[in-house]
Amino acid sequence: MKILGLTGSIGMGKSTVAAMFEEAGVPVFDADAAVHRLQGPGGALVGAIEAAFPGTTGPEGVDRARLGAQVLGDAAALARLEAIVHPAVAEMRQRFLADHEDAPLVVFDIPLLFEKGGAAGLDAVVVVSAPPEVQRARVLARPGMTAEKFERILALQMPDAEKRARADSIIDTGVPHEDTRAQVRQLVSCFLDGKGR
Ligand SMILES: CC(C)(COP(=O)(O)OP(=O)(O)OC[C@H]1O[C@@H](n2cnc3c(N)ncnc32)[C@H](O)[C@@H]1O)[C@@H](O)C(=O)NCCC(=O)NCCS
Ligand SMILES: Nc1ncnc2c1ncn2[C@@H]1O[C@H](COP(=O)(O)OP(=O)(O)OP(=O)(O)O)[C@@H](O)[C@H]1O
Repeated sequence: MKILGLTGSIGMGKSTVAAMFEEAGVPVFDADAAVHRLQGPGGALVGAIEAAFPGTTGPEGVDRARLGAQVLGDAAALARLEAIVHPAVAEMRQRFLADHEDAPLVVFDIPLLFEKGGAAGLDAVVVVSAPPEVQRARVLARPGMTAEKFERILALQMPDAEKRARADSIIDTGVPHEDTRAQVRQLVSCFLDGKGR
């Protein structure tokens, strides 16, 4: 089995491209969705997060806005949260691999792959990318987003140029959907033919 890591900065089209891999028959592990489940109502991490960050959970599980306000500007607090979250995500990833042991190719969709050193064990890393003005327009069009919030999130992420430089493959999302889909299909057949790394 080959494992592709899929990553990219905010608004670059990672979720859209992940769906295109699924359409092409490639199982996708969505790290963000795994975190949401673990933190959601009845989620396995709610108790541990309440113990470490009192007042940040309730009947709906973790209140991410509250938890985010406590940890996103505080490196030590974020590290404590990651120590709770990351091992649980790793376990879900192992379960995903076991569930798809016969698949020739799978994708790990990992938003902070480079930032958090998630490249170990991957056969290749695919970065989704679009011109900065396209990224900005997409993100600012989202409800509740402001220019200030966008800048703050960008500052937490590795610059797109650096991600591109480290990528094994780049998928361009600054083009019509059909063109991006064709790039995904080509990458999949390349890896299935064994010509990919
Ligand atoms: C802090 C939390 C509660 C904030 O949730 P919320 O829904 O409000 O925001 P969201 O998840 O969209 O994150 C907003 C931005 O914060 C940054 N961010 C989030 N987690 C991290 C992190 N561990 N390190 C650095 N930046 C981070 C990202 O750049 C992201 O774009 C949530 O992100 C969380 O539980 N993070 C810890 C788990 C984690 O490491 N997840 C990321 C990889 S699996
Ligand atoms: N060729 C393309 N490929 C991918 N997305 C495109 C393309 N053209 C336009 N878009 C649009 O750009 C947006 C990208 O959003 P998407 O949620 O996929 O990004 P993301 O990188 O997962 O975002 P985030 O990291 O902020 O969650 C979507 O609205 C999508 O329709």
